[in-house]
Formats: sequence, structure tokens, C-alpha cells
Amino acid sequence: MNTTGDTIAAISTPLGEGGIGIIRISGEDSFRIAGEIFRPKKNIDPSEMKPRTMYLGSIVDPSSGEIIDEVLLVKYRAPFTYTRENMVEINCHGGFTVQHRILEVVLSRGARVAEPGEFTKRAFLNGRIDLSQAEAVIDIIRAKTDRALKVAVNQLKGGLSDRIREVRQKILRIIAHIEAGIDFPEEDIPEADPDTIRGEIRGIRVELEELLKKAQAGKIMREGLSTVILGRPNVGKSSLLNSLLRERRAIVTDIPGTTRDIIEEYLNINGIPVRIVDTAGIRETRDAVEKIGVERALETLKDAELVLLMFDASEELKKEDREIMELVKDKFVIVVINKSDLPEKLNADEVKSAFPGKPVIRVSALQEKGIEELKEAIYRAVTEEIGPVDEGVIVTRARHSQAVKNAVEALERTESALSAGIPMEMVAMEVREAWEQLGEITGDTVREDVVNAIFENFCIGK
Ligand SMILES: Nc1nc2c(c(=O)[nH]1)N(C=O)[C@@H](CNc1ccc(C(=O)N[C@@H](CCC(=O)O)C(=O)O)cc1)CN2
Ligand SMILES: Nc1nc2c(ncn2[C@@H]2O[C@H](COP(=O)(O)OP(=O)(O)OP(=O)(O)O)[C@@H](O)[C@H]2O)c(=O)[nH]1
Ligand SMILES: [Mg+2]
Repeated sequence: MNTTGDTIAAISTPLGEGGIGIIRISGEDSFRIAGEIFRPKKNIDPSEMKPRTMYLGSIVDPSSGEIIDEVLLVKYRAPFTYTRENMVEINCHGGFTVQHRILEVVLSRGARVAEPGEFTKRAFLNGRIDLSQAEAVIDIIRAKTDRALKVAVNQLKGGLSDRIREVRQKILRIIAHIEAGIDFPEEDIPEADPDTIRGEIRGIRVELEELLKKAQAGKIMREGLSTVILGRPNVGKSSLLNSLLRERRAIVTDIPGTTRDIIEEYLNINGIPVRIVDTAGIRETRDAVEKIGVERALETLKDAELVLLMFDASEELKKEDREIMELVKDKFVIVVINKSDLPEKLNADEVKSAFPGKPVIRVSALQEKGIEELKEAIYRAVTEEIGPVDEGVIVTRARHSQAVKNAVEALERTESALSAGIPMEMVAMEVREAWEQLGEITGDTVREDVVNAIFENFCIGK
């Protein structure tokens, strides 16, 4: 089933040194190309090789006869393959040069380089998986924690797709019901009762709203909770990053204005991925480089979901501290009082009263004290804010939650139209809109440019 044309090839393993490298080929010419470049060790004609069986042999450059590597090669016969096309996988030694040489000879026999995600895109276009399952493939690869992985695997298995299909099926039955009354008025089909339909629509809307409630948790599971460490210079932000990571990631000195670039790392807190960013200490400065650092810190703050607002316990509140407190007024804040190993001079009460109800955690980044308490506080903040993070069917992508939101709005319009006694033709249009919106998630009703944009973000060889 080669519905997509040409034969594609790519190195599917990460570039660099590794035990094994895999070159993948998919499309009509895969078997021919394999036959031209593979010389099995056993005396067997490559065309006689059984599918899904590994054969030991050599990859030979047919133009020179040169042996490039000793490999294991597998053929997969359509349609029972990853892409639903004929495929070949070459397992070679995992080196940069050897993988590139093999890819080159594959290309020289008529394949072209696969675009990022093109294998998975073909799996989608050829109907093996739907769009949300294809998206789950890249989510598996990028999963930062075990729980994030679980969510993605569940989506790959069709958890989200099944839920969306069920809802679409229900919507379709309502459309059919309404349209039967419109199309065959003479046939005595009982007119759809607006109140009954409104009840059904409401049930569906509530179900979708439940799904939306978990969308923020889903986003965090997929992308990580974006967290920024903020504070004036020298309070110990980089020291905190280092002790959270248990490595000397960021430069720490006693010179205020040490950090200039933003430094970004992932942390696993009880299975929740936390993307933590260390920033330049915020202050007025004439130093051109530091100034850019401060601008970047403020930029990061805009997108942050959580702010670890840091103070130095050993010093009284300064003007700069107060200015930063103003900046984060509308943010979700955890107050972190660092250097708690030193005698406390900080006006902690003033800080506390500026952030009523917000957690206040005392730590010593230097002595690695209070770090576990801080992690606890982050975990609690997340679960209080977004509810328990479960691993069931959840919406993890903005693309999906937007589609669900649009569907909910279309259903709301349907409900008001029904209450207002608007003609059934108009009602049917709104219901159909909800059905189409949900189809974007599974890819049943999605535009080609949206599909392309999704796969462009995949990695090479996937
Ligand atoms: N070497 C290798 N390892 C890999 C992959 C691969 O393509 N090659 N995968 C991919 O990236 C993942 C495995 N996923 C796969 C999913 C479906 C099919 C497949 O052939 N599906 C057919 C046949 C099903 C069957 O045998 O029952 C189908 O669904 O029709 C293959 C791999 C992870 N490991
Ligand atoms: N006593 C004590 N000193 C600390 C603690 N945490 C950091 N320091 C010291 O405070 C100084 C500044 O630490 P950094 O982590 O570089 O501070 P920063 O907030 O990243 O500073 P900038 O990058 O300049 O904004 C260093 O000399 C650290 O060793 C702590 O918990 N206790
Ligand atoms: Mg720093």
C-alpha cells in the first residue's frame, strides 16, 4: 500500500557513537534497494529473505564493490509494517561515519532523505494510526518522567482517540436524528424533540468539560511545569538550581551579577516534570551584558507558571527585593528564604504579608538544607492548582484542548439555539461544527497544513 509515492530513508538512531545504529527505508523500492546493497553471509538471494527475520551480511557500495560495514538487515512486508509500506531496517555499527556512508549508498540507489517525522506521517496517512496517536509517538520520545511516559503510551494505544470517537459517534447520532426530520418531513418521522436533544447535547458538553479540566495537568505532564527562580543578585539562585539538580550546573560566585544567560534544566518531582530556569539577578545595571541577562529574566517570568521568589535571609529587604515582589504579584509564587544557615536579618513578616497564603520555605542552598521541603511545596502547589495529576485519558496538547474548547462552545450555541426555538437546520449546523472540531484531534477533519506542522516538529528518522 504505497499511497505516498517515493521511497524514503533516514538514520533513525541518534547521531554520534553508540552500540548500534539503525537506517530505515520505507516505500516501494525498499526491497530492490536492499537487494542491490546487501550481501548476505549465507548464500541466499536477498529476494528470498523472509520478512521480519534478521540476516547477517555486509553493506556493499555497488559502484565500487567496497564493503562499508557488517550489518543485520530486516525486511518488513506491507501492510504489516510501521508505515504500512514495504520497509527495510539496517542495523549497523553505531558510528557517525558508518551510518552516513550506508545512508549515502541507500540514497544513491534512488531513495530520498526522509523529512522529520515522515515515517510516522506515512503511518498516519496510510491509516495505521490516527493523528493523536502519531503525536503520542513524539511525546513518548520526549517524556521527561515515568508518569509523563505513561500518559503518552496510553495515548499511543488509542486512549484519547477512543474517548473522542465515542463522543463523535454520539454527536453523529444526534445529527442523524435531527436531519431525518428535516429531510423526510413527509415520511412521518417523529420530529426531533428539542428538549430531548438539548438534554443529550448537555450531557456531551459536560463530558467534554471534564476532559478540559485536566488539560492543564496534561500540558504540565507533556511540557513540564515552567518554573523560574527569581531574585536580586547574589541571593543564591544558581546555588539553589545546583542543589536541586545535585550537580554543579550553574556558575556560583560571591560577585553579584554572575549569571547572565538563562539556564534551563528538568527536574523530576514525584513524576511531575519541572522545567526550572535560573536567571540573572534582577537589578538596574549599566553593564551591557548583565542588562541583557536581566531582560531575559523578565522575559522568562512572563511565561512562567511558578515563581520561586528568592530572598537572602542574612540581609534586610532591599529596594530591589521590593521591586521584584511587585513584578510577581499576579504569579503563582513560592517564597524561598535562602542562606538560612546565617543569622536572620530579613524582614520575613513583610514578605509573608505580601504573599498571603503562599508557601514560605527556608533553605540553605549552600548546605543543601530544606531542599526536600521545597520540592514538597512545589509538588503541593502543582496538585492544588491543577488537581491530582492522574495518568488516565488526558488532553496534553494545546491543539487538542483548543479543539475540545471549540466543540464545547459549538454545543453551548446549540443549547441556546434549541431553547430559543431556532429552526432545526441551524441547530444541526452547530452540532456538526462540534463534530468537526473533535475530528481535528483524531485527524479525521484536519487541514493538511496542520498535519504538516505537527510532523515538522518530530525528529529525523521517526
Ligand atoms: N527496530 C525498530 N524498533 C522500534 C520501532 C521500529 O520501527 N523499528 N518502532 C517504531 O518506531 C517502535 C515499535 N513500534 C512499532 C509499531 C508498529 C509496527 C508494525 O509493524 N505494525 C504493524 C504490524 C503489527 C503486528 O505485527 O501485529 C501494524 O500495525 O499493522 C512496528 C513497530 C519502537 N521500536
Ligand atoms: N551562607 C550561605 N551562602 C550561600 C547560600 N547560597 C548561596 N550562597 C552564596 O551566595 C553567593 C551567591 O550565590 P549565587 O548562587 O551565585 O547567587 P545568584 O543569586 O545566582 O547570583 P546572581 O547570578 O549574581 O544573580 C555565593 O558566594 C554562594 O556561595 C547559602 O545557603 N548560605
Ligand atoms: Mg546566578
